[in-house]
Parts: sequence; C-alpha cells; structure tokens
Amino acid sequence: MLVHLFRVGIRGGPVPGRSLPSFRFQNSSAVRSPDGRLGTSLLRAVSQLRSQLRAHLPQALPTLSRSPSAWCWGGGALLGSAVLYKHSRLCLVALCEAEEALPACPSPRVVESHFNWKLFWQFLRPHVLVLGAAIVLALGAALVNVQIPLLLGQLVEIVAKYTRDHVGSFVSESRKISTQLLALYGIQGLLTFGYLVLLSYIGERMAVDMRKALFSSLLRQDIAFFDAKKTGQLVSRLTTDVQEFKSSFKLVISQGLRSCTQVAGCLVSLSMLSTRLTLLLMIATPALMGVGTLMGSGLRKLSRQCQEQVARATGVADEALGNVRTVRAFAMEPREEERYRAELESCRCKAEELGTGIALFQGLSNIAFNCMVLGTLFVGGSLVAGQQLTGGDLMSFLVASQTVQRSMANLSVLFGQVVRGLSAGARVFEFMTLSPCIPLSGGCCIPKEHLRGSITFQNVSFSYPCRPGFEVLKDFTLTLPPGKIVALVGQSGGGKTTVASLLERFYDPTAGVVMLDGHDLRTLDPSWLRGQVVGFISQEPVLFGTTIMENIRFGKLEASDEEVYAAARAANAHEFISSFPQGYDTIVGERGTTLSGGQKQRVAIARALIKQPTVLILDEATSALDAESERVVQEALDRASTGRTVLVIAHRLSTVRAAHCIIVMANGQVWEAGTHEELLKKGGLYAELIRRQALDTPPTSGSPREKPRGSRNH
Ligand SMILES: Nc1ncnc2c1ncn2[C@@H]1O[C@H](COP(=O)(O)OP(=O)(O)OP(=O)(O)O)[C@@H](O)[C@H]1O
Repeated sequence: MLVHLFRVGIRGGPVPGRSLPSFRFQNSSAVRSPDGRLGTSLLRAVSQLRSQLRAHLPQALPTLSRSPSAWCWGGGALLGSAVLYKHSRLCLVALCEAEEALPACPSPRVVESHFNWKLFWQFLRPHVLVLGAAIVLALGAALVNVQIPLLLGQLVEIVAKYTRDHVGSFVSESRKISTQLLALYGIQGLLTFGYLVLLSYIGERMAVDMRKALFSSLLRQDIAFFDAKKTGQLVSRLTTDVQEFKSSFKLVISQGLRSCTQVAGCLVSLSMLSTRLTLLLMIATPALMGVGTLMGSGLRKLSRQCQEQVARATGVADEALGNVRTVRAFAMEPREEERYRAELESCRCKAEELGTGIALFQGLSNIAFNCMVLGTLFVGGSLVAGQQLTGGDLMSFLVASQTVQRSMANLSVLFGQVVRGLSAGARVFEFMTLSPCIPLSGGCCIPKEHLRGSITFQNVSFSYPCRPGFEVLKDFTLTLPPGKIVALVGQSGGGKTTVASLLERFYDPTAGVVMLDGHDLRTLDPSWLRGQVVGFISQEPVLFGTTIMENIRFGKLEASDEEVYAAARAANAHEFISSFPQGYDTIVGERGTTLSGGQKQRVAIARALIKQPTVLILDEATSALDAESERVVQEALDRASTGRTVLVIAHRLSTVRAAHCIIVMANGQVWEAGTHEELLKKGGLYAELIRRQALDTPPTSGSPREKPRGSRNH
C-alpha cells in the first residue's frame, strides 16, 4: 500500500511560516509495490484520513496552536511519517520555545526556599475529590488516545485492500471502524473538556486562597520585614509566582498524567505491532531527545538572559515614567532615553543570539527527524515487503510512535515547568509560614477612664534589625508627661524618628523598656495602641487613592459622617474640601497626588484626629510646606495638640519654642533637656543649633520661621 507512494516519490508540501523539509525515496527495493501501480485512490482515501488525524493529533501540544499552518501540508500516505517528523521536531523545539515564552522574571531571586508540601496540601485538601475526578478523566482521555492509532491502522488496511483488489464496498467495510473512531474522538473530546474544566476550577480556587493567605500574612509581618524587602518583590509573589504555580499545577496534572499514560500505552501497542521497529524507536528517540535537551538547556540559559535583560529595560522605563516629575524637573529626558535605548540594544543583541540558536536547533532537528522517519520507513518498509508487517500496521506504528515522541517531549518540557512551579510555590509559601515578632493584636488594654497618656522610655537601646551592629539609641531615657508637649530636636540621623517608631511599637527595643502609664508596651495590645491611643502625622503623609471621606475614615472605620466633618474642621480641612465640586467624595488620586502638600497634610491630620488619640506624634509635620500652608496646618496642629500628650519632632527649632520641654538628642542619647529659655541660657548644643539656624535663615522680619508656633502660652 504505502510502497506505491514510495516508488513515485513523495514531497512534503510547503508550510507557510514554517519550512518543512522535503524527502524523496526512489529505486528502493525495500519499498517496491508488488504490482507496481500507483494507488491514486489510496491517496484520496488517506487524504480523508489526514483530516481525521488532524483533529486527533494537535491536542496535546500547546505550541501547535500557535502554528495553524502546521497542517497545511500534503503527502497522502506519508501523513503518518510527516506527522512523525513534524511533531517530533516541534516537540524538540518546544524544549526551548517553552522557555522563551516565559514571563519576564521581575526580580532576581537570591535565596531559594524549599517547597512546603504540608501547606500545599492544606490548599489542595478542599478540592481533593474534584482533583480525583479530573485525574480519572485525564487518564481516560489518554487511554482513548492509545486506541486511536490502532483503529486508524485498521482503516488504512481496508483502504489498501480496496485499492489493491477493488472488491466489495469500501463504505460498508469501513463503516464500523469509522464509527468507532468517531465515537472515540467524541469521548476523547468530552473527557478532555471535563478534566480541563475541573482543573481550571481547582487551579483558580487554589490561586485565590493562596493570594488571600499570602496577602494577610504579609500585612501581619513586622515593619522590620518590610525594611528588608522590596515592595515589587512582595507584589510579584502575590501575582507572578501564584500564577506560575497555578499554571504548573494544572499542566502537571493534565499533560503529565496524559503523557505518561500515552507513553506507556503506546509502547505496549508498538511492541505488539513490531518488536523490531519498537527497539529502533526506543534507541533513537531517547538519544535524539538527549541531544535536544542538551541544546535546549543552552538555549534556555540564553532565553533567561534575554528575559533578565528585558526586565532591566522595563525597570529603566518604569523608573523614568514613575518619577516623571523628577526627570522633568532635572531636564533628564535625553539621559533617560539614552539609558533605555542602551538597555534595548542589549535586549536586541541577546534576542538575536537566541534567534540564531533556535534556528540552528530547528535546522539540526529537521535533519535528525528526517533521518528518523527515513529509518522507520526503511525498516518498516522492508518488513512490509517481507510480509512481516502489513501496511496498516506500519501506519498504526507511525502514528503511535509519533504519540510516544510527542508525549516524551511534553514530559521533558514539563520537567522544566515542574521545577519552575515548585520554586514559585516555595516563594509563595515562604512568607505564609513567617510569624511576626510583634503580633498585630493580643495583650491588655488600659480602660479609657484610666488612660492618662504618660510615656516613659527607660534606658532604651535600639538597633534596627537589618543593621544589628549599629546602635541608634543608647541607654535613652525620656518621659513625656500626660497632656504636655515634648519636642525632640537634634542633628539629622540622631534617632528622633526612631523614638517615634518605638512609641508606635513598630519595633521593640533591644534593651530597656517603653511604657504607657507605667505599662510595658510589650504587654499592651498593639492594635489598640496604634488604633486608639497613638496618632501619627508624618512629614509626607500617604493617602489612599480613594475619596477624602474614606481617607479620613481610615482613622476610625465606624466613624459617622458627622465625626468625619468634625475631624476635618479640627484639621482646618473642611473649608477646602467643601470647595471641591464633589466635596468629601472627591477622589484624591494615587497616594493623594491631586491634593496640594498642605491639603494632603490636613486630610492626614483629620485622619489622625478622628480616632481621638491620647498621644500624638508630629514628625516634622509642617517641614515640607510653604509658608501659607504651614500657617494653616500649624493652626490645626496646635488645636489638635490641646489636652494630648504630644511628641513633636522638628528640624526647624522655631516651631518648637513653645513646647513644655525640648529634648536635644545626640549620638542616640538625651544630650540636653529644658525649655527654650533654659536651654538658650545654658549655651550648649541647643543654643549652638539656634545660632546656626539663625545664620541660615534670611533676616526677613515676620518670616513664619521666626514666629513662635503654638497657641499655647507657656
Ligand atoms: N528602617 C531603618 N533601617 C535601618 N536603619 C535605619 C532605619 N531608619 C533609620 N535608620 C537609621 O537610624 C538612624 C536614625 O534615623 P532616624 O530616622 O531616627 O533619624 P532622625 O533623627 O529622625 O533623622 P532626620 O532628622 O534626618 O529625620 C540613621 O542612621 C538611619 O540611617
């Protein structure tokens, strides 16, 4: 049957987009037809089979969907061979293409953690029944796949018989097998649909559960944890890593199971069809795949370098676009363009190198698989000529062997995917098991009626966890009497903000104790402390990209509209908010960019005031503002300070003259303490700082810097 074709020569048709090598056999005694006639009707019959095969073959290899033209080739009875050639080649190419298609890695990972199987099981357990059903369906689809080549062989046998003898009715003879094939195609389609839907169900639910768990675990981590991590890295764990893990999980179950079953099933079929041909296949395929895998790993490395380069270029663009105001302010557009252009150039070089590598790989795999097809046909043809094998069996063998090769190539691609999936999973699970040193809640609360707001730092020493050898506070002792304003001044980097962070219990002291009304902060409930006792207003407040109303309510979720308005009034914010067309429903933009610095600060003050804090920390709250905004904000702060224990951190000494007590910090310790007048009289560090600032300040009388701040009269 097939031998007719081999005598007259066969050429693979052109494939737009992908070149297909041609092959021609002539004068081969091993493939000679007994009657020497050209089986034109066979060509027609097999061309029908080709379309059936078309439906059968591409479903396992996702790369094929990207190449619709892959099926545009002729070749009649050589269909099986061409398919064998074509898919095997594609499969090998997939070894490197699959890598090439990976999403760019957003950041390099230095330490790889281990995959936490126990945690994985916790996420999988609720879906274990559905998973079982998906596995059964996937195995069913694979087993059906094993049956199809055998039936195809039988159909070809009928076609060959009809071509040779022209006796009987082809339609009636082939009806049974065709119907069986149709039924198998239908069953296989249903099974495939079923297990893919179930896997998608499990994958999506697991991904949501994992994201929820990781997000809430991240939000609970210590501030020290965030000092050491990049936000982009954390966000990438929530997005890219979960996505990668989910895809790998689905792929391993769908393709892994199916490929393993198909390899095993088809190998049994093959050995039943022809032991000799099976041996040939079992030697050649792993050898070729070994070489392909070696080359593929080189290409993968190149592909990774490409991705890293793309990530670097993206980083440059991201930085420039994210900081466009700074770029514009420094007229640095040409420099940024140049930086991006240079990174893109490197991308291009690497991508071209990769392209050449892939081209070489494809060229070599063309040759290898052509030879393999030739070998199979040569040996198979001799067996047919020697009546040890029928043409139909050879056809079955070719299709089944193609399935084996495709499945094995799938498995090798899958191996890389499993490794990537496991490391993505390990990265996702890593932070879920971290427990913070300072819990979010737990501990006692001081009843409101007993809360006075007295703060004591007693012999506190502190180093930031990410810089353990560097002591920021050394034996630091300070008392903030209830209802009084204490100002912290001193050189930059002296540890003023650190004192505020310890008071918020963002960190615990390395030695000594911080107390509220005589209670060690470590014994108090941190969420009560931060949510109800301490209000914090920093130099550059960050607002959320939502309405003003919601931003103020962030300080007290259950606050009524009236409470929000009252807080806004106290913060001198009500007037400007009301002047906006949408009032309190105005969206403030990302991080509050649509508000001026002074407006943002006043919304932040309202947000701090709405919780009626007993202790208020003002960390250079007005230093970023112009004179007019500073005046309005300072007024609001003065009002807010009334009746509260206030810790003011300031660079501009003019803003703290009115404080009950001024603490001068140096080398992480209290250097001097007293009122403005006392310290001036003392003539120490404070007096020196005042003298220096007076020299720096322009002598304009009435300048806001020179005016004493605060409504208090001390
Ligand atoms: N999160 C951090 N991790 C590690 N070191 C830090 C951290 N924050 C501050 N430091 C270091 O601690 C020291 C004190 O910083 P801090 O911000 O408390 O000083 P400051 O007196 O408030 O300075 P400035 O007046 O300039 O704001 C500095 O040397 C600083 O580099």
